[in-house]
Amino acid sequence: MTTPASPDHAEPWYLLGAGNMGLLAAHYLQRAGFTVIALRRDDAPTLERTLLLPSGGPVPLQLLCERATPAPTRPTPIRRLVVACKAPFSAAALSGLPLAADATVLRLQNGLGSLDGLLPAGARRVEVVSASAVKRDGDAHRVVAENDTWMGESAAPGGPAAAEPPAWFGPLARHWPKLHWPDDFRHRQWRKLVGNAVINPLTGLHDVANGHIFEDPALAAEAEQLAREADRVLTALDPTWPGDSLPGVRALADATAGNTSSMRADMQAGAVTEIDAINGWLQRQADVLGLDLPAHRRLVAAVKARHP
Ligand SMILES: NC(=O)C1=CN([C@@H]2O[C@H](COP(=O)(O)OP(=O)(O)OC[C@H]3O[C@@H](n4cnc5c(N)ncnc54)[C@H](OP(=O)(O)O)[C@@H]3O)[C@@H](O)[C@H]2O)C=CC1
Ligand SMILES: CC(C)(CO)C(=O)C(=O)O
Repeated sequence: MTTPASPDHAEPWYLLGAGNMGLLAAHYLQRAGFTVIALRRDDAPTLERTLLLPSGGPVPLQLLCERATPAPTRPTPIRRLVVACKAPFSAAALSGLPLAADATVLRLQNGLGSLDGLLPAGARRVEVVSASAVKRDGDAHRVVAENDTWMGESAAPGGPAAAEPPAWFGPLARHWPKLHWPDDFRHRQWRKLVGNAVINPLTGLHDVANGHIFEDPALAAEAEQLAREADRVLTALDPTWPGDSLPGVRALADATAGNTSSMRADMQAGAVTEIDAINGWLQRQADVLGLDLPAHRRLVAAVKARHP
């Protein structure tokens, strides 16, 4: 069932990255009555895909498409954009794209900072953290788990509380299961970041499933050091950070024990990884603070040595 159009629905959402997560977001946006237009690198007029939801049968998904053309050839600037390509492709994907000075951009990507310096100064950037999991299954995209998703705008540490949700959030949340706009968004985002910063590179480098980390004493010790270093940076950024990430990382590894992490999958495929947006973000914060993160530094170098 879709929601009838309202004035707020007149503005379409453009989608940059019509892959696993982008298509799931497109599906929820369409169900909420929004028009979604995929920005593609070819001239196909429409994109037809199938989503396999955990509950219910296959859902056919049809999106209008436009070529991601640079500013001079596009009549009107884009005012609403979902960015759901892998983090390292953000700059290439956004290059030359005409965004309105006050565009709203949903960043649906793991890690942090991948859109820094790429958006107009007046853009409203909404960060999306999702515990859902979607993977390619032949020609379809299988939603393995429809879990919580949090949206928010991270206020600077010590700064004002995060803003109220935009007008489109309410209608969307009625159609996007377990979608939240929490007050403590930044901490939620950081918890996911630390989980990814520990689990992803270790599982990628050792080519093991998530659950293996805490079954192997050497990997468990490395995980502990990585979590401790991450906590040191995050506490320096925000003294209200609880600073005890290891139990949460362990719970995430247990809850996803059989999973192949996204970084392991990328490394198996010989693809570029998201390490720069995950551990690299922590390292960049540490550099500014004058802290050293030897365990993260070693892992970033090791991942890049395998897949530069
Ligand atoms: N999958 C999941 O379960 C989850 C993923 N995430 C995060 O979501 C983000 C997306 O991941 P996921 O959906 O799995 O990735 P996918 O690889 O499935 O999708 C990424 C899409 O981006 C497209 N793309 C790449 N470059 C461009 C470009 N220049 N212009 C337009 N489109 C482009 C790719 O197109 P093409 O195929 O043509 O190359 C692809 O369709 C990542 O940051 C990931 O970490 C977060 C939570 C869960
Ligand atoms: C939570 C986790 C670690 C699940 O595999 C993930 O987000 C990823 O693989 O990128």
